[in-house]
Amino acid sequence: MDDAARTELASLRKSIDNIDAALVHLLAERFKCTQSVGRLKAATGMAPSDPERERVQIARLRALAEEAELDPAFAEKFLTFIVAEVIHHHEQIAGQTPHAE
Ligand SMILES: C=C(O[C@@H]1C=C(C(=O)O)C=C[C@H]1O)C(=O)O
Repeated sequence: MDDAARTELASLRKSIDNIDAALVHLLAERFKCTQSVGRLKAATGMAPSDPERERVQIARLRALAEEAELDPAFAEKFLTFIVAEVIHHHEQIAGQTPHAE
């Protein structure tokens, strides 16, 4: 690898590191919100998952991905992965919370 390529690789990796840091911060904020949703659902006796909400989110994210030239199938897979973790958290919260009814 020549010097120019080495410099370009280092610069691209710096941007990748910044983007990865932003993703971690965004995910942390998202999980703070979903934890609050989980507590609200558990306290009011709502089900941990909401398939209709997920359907709307997937359709929206797929459209946004297409606009942004990101593979929509990847966007859906990514959201589905995150939502599965959120639902798992909600089930745990529900198991520890007495229902308000
Ligand atoms: C956060 C919620 O709970 C679940 C998790 C979702 C998410 O992570 O976006 C969406 C729907 C629900 O299955 C919600 O109902 O809004």
